[in-house]
Amino acid sequence: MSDIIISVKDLKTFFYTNQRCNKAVNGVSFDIKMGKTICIVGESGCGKSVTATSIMQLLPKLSRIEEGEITYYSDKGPVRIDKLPKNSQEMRRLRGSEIAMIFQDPMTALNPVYTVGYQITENLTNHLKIGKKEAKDRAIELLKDMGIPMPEKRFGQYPHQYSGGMRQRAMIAMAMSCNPKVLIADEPTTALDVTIQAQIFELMDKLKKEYNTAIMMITHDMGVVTEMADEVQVMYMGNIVESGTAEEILKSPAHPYTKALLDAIPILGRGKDQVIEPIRGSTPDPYNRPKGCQFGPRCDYFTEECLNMPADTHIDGVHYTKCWHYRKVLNNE
Ligand SMILES: Nc1ncnc2c1ncn2[C@@H]1O[C@H](COP(=O)(O)OP(=O)(O)OP(=O)(O)O)[C@@H](O)[C@H]1O
Repeated sequence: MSDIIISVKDLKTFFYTNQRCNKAVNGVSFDIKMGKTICIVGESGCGKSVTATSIMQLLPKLSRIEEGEITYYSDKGPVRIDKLPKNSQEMRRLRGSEIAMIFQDPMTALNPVYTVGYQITENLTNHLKIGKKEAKDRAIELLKDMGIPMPEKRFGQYPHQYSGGMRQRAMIAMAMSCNPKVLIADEPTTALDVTIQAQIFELMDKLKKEYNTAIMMITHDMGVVTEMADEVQVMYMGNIVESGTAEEILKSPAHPYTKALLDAIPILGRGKDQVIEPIRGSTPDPYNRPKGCQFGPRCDYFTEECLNMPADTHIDGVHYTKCWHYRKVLNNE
């Protein structure tokens, strides 16, 4: 049996505002696998969140899935998520119990006027056929599993009585309450300090190992990729420009953008002489895109050839890139 739980094929999700079209996600394909973490990495505005909200059918107003397929492989057979109306019973069931999402701001998921315990038990009784008492016991167990001290006391507290890191854990507890097969995490630790961030990563790693949960992690930070990823998709202006295993991407980046992202952070093992360089320029206006390779205007390898969009090139294993000059990039020329 295949370990693929969600397959995204040539997804195009566009925004329509003021009679203009923003091709926020413009032909993205990848697979999310059981027991693995796939990281989608790229700068702000590249389309990471829109990819995630397309999968969840939680797209903002004025946007829609224009083309492509999102298939969820449920126990009962494949489900075409892109064909399900966002408020359909089936989509709501999938969202709560099989595919869960956590956000940078836990208050997106937690309601300030109810206790954390109430919210988790509601989620449990709504999605699983269990009674109130069993749901309460399970909620306390979940809070405990997420490393929240004094879970019985915390159960009766409101989100504002939790610290930032604890709120993040409570949100993960809620997301994990129905044992989802897939956890989509959109920058879940950006607002937290590094110690808490490390604890949350450890927790997510535990979920992956113990429950075989598939994790899709969205981040702008290559440091997070080095910590968490089994597989990586590097995204720029709505496209995947490079993909591969974490080892392939981190050790042998083949796209100048990946290389630039890596050069912008200190990486353990890359030597103390590593020069940290921010990526020059900024992402182009989505309504006024450059011709050909979208990274062209910011790229040190730019030539005339780059005015044509490069094809997806296979490098090795599952490593692919879209760059005319990938050999030079690989050889660090
Ligand atoms: N609600 C919205 N209305 C209009 N355009 C939007 C909306 N949300 C996102 N977009 C546009 O879609 C594109 C992709 O945005 P998206 O939020 O997916 O990027 P991102 O990579 O997740 O960045 P960030 O980390 O800042 O959230 C951007 O051009 C953005 O301006």
